[in-house]
Parts: sequence; structure tokens; C-alpha cells
Amino acid sequence: MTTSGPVKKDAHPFSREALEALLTRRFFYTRAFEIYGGVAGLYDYGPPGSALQANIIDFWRKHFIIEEEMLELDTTIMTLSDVLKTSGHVDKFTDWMVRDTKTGDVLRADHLVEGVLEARLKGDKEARGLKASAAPESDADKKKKRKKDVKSAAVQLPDALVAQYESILAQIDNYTGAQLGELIRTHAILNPDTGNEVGEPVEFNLMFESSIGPTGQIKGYLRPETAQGHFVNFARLLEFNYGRVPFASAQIGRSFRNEISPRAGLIRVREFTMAEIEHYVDPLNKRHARFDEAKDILVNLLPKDVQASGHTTLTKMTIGEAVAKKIVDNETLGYFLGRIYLFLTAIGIDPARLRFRQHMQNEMAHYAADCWDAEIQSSYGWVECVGCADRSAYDLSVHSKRTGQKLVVRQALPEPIVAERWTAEIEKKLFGPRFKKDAKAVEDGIMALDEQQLLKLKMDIANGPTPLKLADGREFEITSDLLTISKRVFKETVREFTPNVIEPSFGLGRIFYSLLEHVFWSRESDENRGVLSLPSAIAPIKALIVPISSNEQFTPVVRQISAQLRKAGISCRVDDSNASIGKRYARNDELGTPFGITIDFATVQNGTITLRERDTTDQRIGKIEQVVAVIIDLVEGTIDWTEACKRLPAYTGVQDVD
Ligand SMILES: Nc1ncnc2c1ncn2[C@@H]1O[C@H](COP(=O)(O)OP(=O)(O)OP(=O)(O)O)[C@@H](O)[C@H]1O
Repeated sequence: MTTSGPVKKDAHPFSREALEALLTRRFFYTRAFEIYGGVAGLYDYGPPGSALQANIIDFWRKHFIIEEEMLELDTTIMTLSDVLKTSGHVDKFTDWMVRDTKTGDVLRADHLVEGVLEARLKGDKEARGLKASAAPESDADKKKKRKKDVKSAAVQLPDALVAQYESILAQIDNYTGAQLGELIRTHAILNPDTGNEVGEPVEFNLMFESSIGPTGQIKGYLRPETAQGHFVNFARLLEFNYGRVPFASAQIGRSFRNEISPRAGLIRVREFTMAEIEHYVDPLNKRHARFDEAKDILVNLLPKDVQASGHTTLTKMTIGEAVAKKIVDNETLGYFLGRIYLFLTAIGIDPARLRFRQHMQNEMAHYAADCWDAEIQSSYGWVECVGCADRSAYDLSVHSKRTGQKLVVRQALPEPIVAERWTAEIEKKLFGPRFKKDAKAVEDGIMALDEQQLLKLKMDIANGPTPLKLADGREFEITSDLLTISKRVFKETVREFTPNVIEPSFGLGRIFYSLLEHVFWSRESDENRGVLSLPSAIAPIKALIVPISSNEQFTPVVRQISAQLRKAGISCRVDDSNASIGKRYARNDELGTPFGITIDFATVQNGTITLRERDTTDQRIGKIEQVVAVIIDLVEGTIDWTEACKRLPAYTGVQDVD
């Protein structure tokens, strides 16, 4: 029987267990090397999972790369250690870990604090919810419960402590190792799995180290992000873009992070697909030519000052207002927040469970001008799925300094600028004999000084020999006979600058999982009949073709319809198994297949087929060509189901139950 009236998607409370069972049953993804016992943080995607991921990527490419004319890259995963040393990853791409003092188990320190404090707050809420008539707990009972930090231990906390915990949690990404150690001691945080104490936090680098070539002399790492591949190719990208900014490069590919304690399924894994954009912009002009298209998008914001006050209240605001009020630093950053919002909601993320959280000052890298994370709420809480940072000129500057390659934009000035500047002129005849093989390095060291440093050197050498420290740490004595420092007049016709980089960085696995939570529900009639309401643009398979029986008469028409759909680029699947029609549809509801075509004897006689819509189970009827045309329009998004119903009359003849 077809459903009449509105579909109640919230008839049953969300169950992660039920969703996970569905995802495993239908082979969306599974633990890698499962038959060998699996490895934490590594997952394989099965047929529907692979197709869904491919469709999300395809949508991403259209939404960003094609729509914004970005320059696409595919750079190597194996990365030279020098590159990652320069970018700061070798020294700073670390998390803090603690060890269980008895078992030696390793835990990520911030996650430990977060998990335990959240569990205590949950326990506090439960305790406050209990009836006052309940017998009061003894201190010993409370201690016993606390000892294991049992997730649901209902222990009421003093109000001041609740406020303190909430404030710590609001800033959990913000602590140093020493501060996390202090929090662990102050709040008597134990390993919740064993009830044992943990040691002091120590730093752990998340990169997988490797070597390139048989001698092992060239050190490398599996990249922890795709971004460095963009920066090292900047000069070529700029040339490809006729030497002009703004422009963006984009790359989709695998990244690797040796996470301390992978948990929460696809949310924290050791190998994952990223899609990253590096948008290069003039630091003096961060306006965006298409800002008007994003300014009216209404988003949920969690600015840094709100978090600093220990709160998580969201502010609903348009991108235009957020930029005008300087809550978001500049138009380009705001534009990308808007585009990220449109992308995520178009693939099915619930806008009410999407927020942009601003990084707090000391959570942000020192060079970053502003940074916002798109966080999606799921049963794992609010999880960062896209980072969007204004990284200023940091990356290009450090690679340029390390390699000596100029990574700058040269822009002809409309009017030449005449300016006076302090400059140094080297006495070459004295320089060579004095410094010998180091002469060039010392000369470069002097030339690298800015005007203020030159002026200071001028005054210092006037008073006697002065040490000059080079970038590599060596020192050389400079005397006044070696150079002349004077003011000279320059006429500049070209402006040279290092562009700033605005970087939206997407973790596709986190988006993929959060999306599945957002689109999953169970039929009102039966909580075991799960449905994934994936938008047809990204559904793994768009149409299911179901012959009513295995009668051979249906074979030619099944082939004909499949061929027509394939020709239009629409993925379809034939289910001619012996299961009942209802069972076959239920199976495909679990795969998120939006449309079903039923072929019966009327098809053979009159050329009519029925079309079923997944969410409503509504069924319509029409000639094969009509129905196929409607499906093509639905999948391409040119019409919605209401429109489809105007083109095809209702059909009520086929039972849609087991
Ligand atoms: N271990 C991981 N597993 C899955 N996705 C990840 C992982 N680490 C990062 N990502 C994804 O890559 C995106 C960009 O990476 P970024 O370096 O900004 O993350 P991060 O701040 O290190 O994340 P987290 O703080 O959660 O470890 C994140 O928004 C997220 O979607």
C-alpha cells in the first residue's frame, strides 16, 4: 500500500547502532583487513560507499573546481622531508599523548580530558534529573563511581565545577601539553577504561615516516595534508594563470595521519581523502568579485569571544553581516564559508546541525589571520569537517626562504613610485679576501636586512666592528670599510608581493559519515525498515529496476530501460531476485536509491511502468519514455517530486509491503 499523508522521518529516535548495522549489512564500508582482525583507523569502502564517495567528490568538483574555475592538481603523496620540515610539520605536527601508568595504554590527552569531563557533566545532568526522593548517595559510593569515570555515573557536581568543566570543554582545542597535564591532575582524571592514573602528556608526531630509494638516504613522509603539493608548485600555477591573482588551486587526494587513538569510526582515521583549496589573494585586497552571491546566506556562527566566555550559543547571521561587522575577517574568507555551507547542505547535511566555529587566538597558528571550522553535529557531538583558514603569506614565504625561489606576484604599477630607501653597497675588493668562501653568504646576509636593520648596522659599525648573525646561526664581524650604507632614490614600476592564502580544507570521510547520520531514518510502520534519504545527485544508484517476477517476457524491456538510463548517465540496478517487491524496495531504501521502476504484465501489454519515490513510497504510472524522461529530470535536479507527480498520474495497484 502506498503511504498517504506526510512522511514522519522522526517517528523513531535516531539509533547509531541501527545505522551502523545497516552500513555494515549493505557494505558501505568495513574495517580494513577485517579477516586478519583489522587495524584501528583504517577502513575499506564497499560498492555503495565507494559510489557515494565518488558522487560526493564529483559534486565537489562541479561546485568548486568547475564553478570557480580553479586549477586542479594531483601531486605526490610521498613527500620530501625537507618540504615538511619547512612547512613546520616535522617539528609541530604533533598531538599530546598520555600513558596509563599500569597498562601502558596510550590515550590522546585532550580527548581524555574531554571524554571524562563530558561524562561527568552527563552524570551531573542525570543526577539532577533524579527524583529528590531517591536515597542520597554516600561519599564512598560517589568515589567508587568516579574512580572508573563510568560514562553514565549519576553524580551531582557543585554548580561552580559544572561551570568550570563547561568552560574547559569550550576551549579544549586550546591547551598546551603542560596545561593538559595540569587539568588531568587538578580534576583527578583517570583512564576511563581501566580506572588507572595516567602520566604526563608527551608530544607525538602524527606523520608516517618513510624513506625514498634503496639507500634510504632521502627521507620522506606520507603527506598529512595535500596543501604542500600546491605551494611547491605555486610559481607554475601563477604562470598558468597569466601571472595574476586572485586564483585558486584545488586537489582531491589521500592524506595520512598516525592518530594516537583512532575512534569514532570514520571520524578519526589514519588514512583519509581530503579535498583542499588554496586561494591566492593580494594581501592588500581580500575582497571577492562574487561576494554578492554569498552575502545573503544565513549561517550559524560560534565566534571566538563567545567561546572565550565559556559559552556555545550560536549566532544566526548572514555572511554579509558577519564580514561587515568584522566577525569574519574578510570577504574572501566569508565567500568561502558561504560556498562551504551551500555545498554541505546541497549534499544533504541538515542546516540546523551545521555551524561555523571560529578558532580562538591561541588555537590558531601564529601566522593565521582568521580561521573557521565547519562543524557538523552527529551522535559524536559537533565535529570539525571542514577547516577554513586565512593562512596569510606564511606557506609561500617559508618555502621561498628555504629554496631561494621567488614565490611572488609581480604587478605593474599604474604610476611609478619614487621612493628613498636605505641600501648597502658592498666593497667587493675587500669582501672576497676577508671572508673567502663565506663571502657570498655574508653578502646575502647583509642584503637580506631590512631598512631598520641596515640603519642600526650603519650606526653600530661606525662605533667599531659589529657581529652579523646569518640565518644558519654563523656569525661574522663587519667593519665600516666593507660597505657603505646610504639613502638612495628608487623609481619602482612594479609591485612585488607574496600572496596570502585562504584555505578551505575538507575531510571527505567525516562529511560522508555525518551525512549518513543526517539522512538515516526508519519507517513509522516498522523501526527495522531503515531508509537513507540521500539526494538523488549523490545517491550511489539512482534507479532500481524491479521486474515483478522472473518471467522471461520482462527481459527485453528491462534491458531497454537500463540502456536508456545508462545512456543518460544514470546509474541503475536490476533486482530480479525472488524476494517480494516490498523486500526488494526495502533493500534499496537502505542503499538510498531514490527511484524504483516496476515492470509487470501491463508493461508488456501497454508499455507502461510504475515509478516509486523512496521517501514517500508514492507510486506513479506512465509510458516507458515518459517515466525515463521524468527520472532524468529528477536526477538532474530540473524538477522535484511534486513536479514529477504533475507529469505522471498516481498508481495504487502494487503493494509496497512485504
Ligand atoms: N584523523 C582524521 N580522520 C578523518 N578526517 C580527518 C582527520 N584529521 C583531519 N581530518 C579532516 O581533515 C580536515 C582538515 O584537517 P585539519 O588539519 O584542519 O584537521 P585537524 O584540525 O587536525 O582535525 P582534528 O583537530 O579533529 O584532529 C578536517 O576538517 C577533517 O575533516
